[in-house]
Amino acid sequence: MTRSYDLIVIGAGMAGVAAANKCASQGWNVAIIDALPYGGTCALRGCDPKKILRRGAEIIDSARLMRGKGIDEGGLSINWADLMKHKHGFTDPVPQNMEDSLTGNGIDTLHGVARFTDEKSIEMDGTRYEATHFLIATGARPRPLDFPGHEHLVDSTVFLDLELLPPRILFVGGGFISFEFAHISARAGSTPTIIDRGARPLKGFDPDLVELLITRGTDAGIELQRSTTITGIENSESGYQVRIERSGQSENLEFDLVVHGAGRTAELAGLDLDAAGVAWDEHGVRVEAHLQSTTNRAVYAAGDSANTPGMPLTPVAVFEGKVAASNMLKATTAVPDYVGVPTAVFTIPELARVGMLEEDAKDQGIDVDVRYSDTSGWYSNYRTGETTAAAKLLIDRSSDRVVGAHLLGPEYGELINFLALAMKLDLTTRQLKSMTAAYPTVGSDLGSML
Ligand SMILES: Cc1cc2nc3c(=O)[nH]c(=O)nc-3n(C[C@H](O)[C@H](O)[C@H](O)COP(=O)(O)OP(=O)(O)OC[C@H]3O[C@@H](n4cnc5c(N)ncnc54)[C@H](O)[C@@H]3O)c2cc1C
Ligand SMILES: NC(=O)c1ccc[n+]([C@@H]2O[C@H](COP(=O)([O-])OP(=O)(O)OC[C@H]3O[C@@H](n4cnc5c(N)ncnc54)[C@H](O)[C@@H]3O)[C@@H](O)[C@H]2O)c1
Repeated sequence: MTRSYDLIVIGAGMAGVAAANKCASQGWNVAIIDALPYGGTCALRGCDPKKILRRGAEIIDSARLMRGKGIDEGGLSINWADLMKHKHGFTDPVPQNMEDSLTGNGIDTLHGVARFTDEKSIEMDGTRYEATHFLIATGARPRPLDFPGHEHLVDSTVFLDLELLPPRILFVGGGFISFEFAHISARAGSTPTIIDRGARPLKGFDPDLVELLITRGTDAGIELQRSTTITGIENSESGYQVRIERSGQSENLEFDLVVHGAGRTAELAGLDLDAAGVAWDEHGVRVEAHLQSTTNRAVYAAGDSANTPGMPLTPVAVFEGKVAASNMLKATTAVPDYVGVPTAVFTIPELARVGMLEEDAKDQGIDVDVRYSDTSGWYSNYRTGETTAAAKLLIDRSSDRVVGAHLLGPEYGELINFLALAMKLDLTTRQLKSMTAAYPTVGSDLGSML
């Protein structure tokens, strides 16, 4: 039996669902497939559950910052099992709600692993499906590691579902996942260690602010080892024995849990893209700027599984999914606009960025005015007792426009959105400063940062 559609979307995460809904709303006959319960990484195994767990950590940290300032935090602690229940209260209903919403929009929701059989058809559980268009929106998975004992690592999905948080946790890799999880674990009573092979963790963020964050993390009980190579992991009765090498010296460390935070790669295994003549590499499906496969005109890709200039982030997956849908519907070649996409690492406090790093602006020959403020003593941070906060804004002197903004501080993951908007709308700092913010809010600090 063969079933035919205008569009088959593979992957019911952010990118896939955005595209499926848009095409169905224009009258297309659409099917969407997922191998796992509907919802994708962000809602079920990423952004949303992570930030629910972080809420517990924020409360502990906020109380500690107010020690001796009117808050007696003695006895305050995270009950991990209850916090997990709180997380499940959000995540558990997602798959059914999402599927109901898709079917309500007239979309066929299918379950299983999709595999291409030729340029315009796939096979799933013995049924053949053909379509005039396909969207590959299959997301990403942890990058395979090759040191002996790598199989002992658990991934971010397992960490976000732990029934108990063990005392000694190693996070392999010094990126988003390790920093965010280490900041949660430290406030939940564990002793986290992050090992990064490079000298500069969180490489995509401003190095001066990253160093401040690392010091703040050390004070919270997080150990960071840089320029360190893991040469092997073994399981023993007392825990995981991790062999490391740094500056030619070897050492053995012992942990109760070892977590993968060493990068992610496009999830394309099992799709048999070669059967469909779809070119791909570890960064994803090779696409033109308008998200159509470079080698199979029936296929588009969006989100983490597409090799695009966009970062592997939820908002990027959503707008790429919409742009791909629009191009499929209208046979156009519109290109996603990646200007002014902000990103935040949800450590405590959070680290945020939009636009260029200082080094990139200088490499590009832009005459930048670097406006750096240590905001730790400012009213907003005094109020909460936060000791570590700073802003670095990069302004193009010739145009008076923000070309990069880097923030570290409580609620700065919200503040970065103003700067992202300024970049998107091409506002001058003069225009931005003309905004009146409610007072006292973190937003009202922006004028002084500028
Ligand atoms: C721990 C963690 C925390 C994160 N936190 C943030 C954050 O705070 N903010 C942010 O912006 N981003 C965050 N991200 C990144 C964000 O989650 C992703 O960029 C986003 O979810 C990508 O969406 P997507 O639609 O491309 O893929 P996904 O949401 O991953 O969806 C892909 C879907 O495809 C399915 N699939 C794969 N292969 C097949 C197949 N062959 N057949 C059928 N189905 C298949 C999968 O089961 C999956 O459901 C985080 C990621 C992780 C791992
Ligand atoms: N807040 C957010 O938006 C958020 C949160 C989590 C994840 N994400 C997304 O998920 C992606 C993956 O996150 P991630 O933290 O796994 O990767 P990452 O790319 O942020 O960081 C990986 C780090 O691991 C290091 N590394 C790689 N191999 C190593 C090894 N063998 N030993 C030691 N260190 C090693 C790298 O040098 C790098 O510093 C991110 O790029 C991000 O786009 C976003």
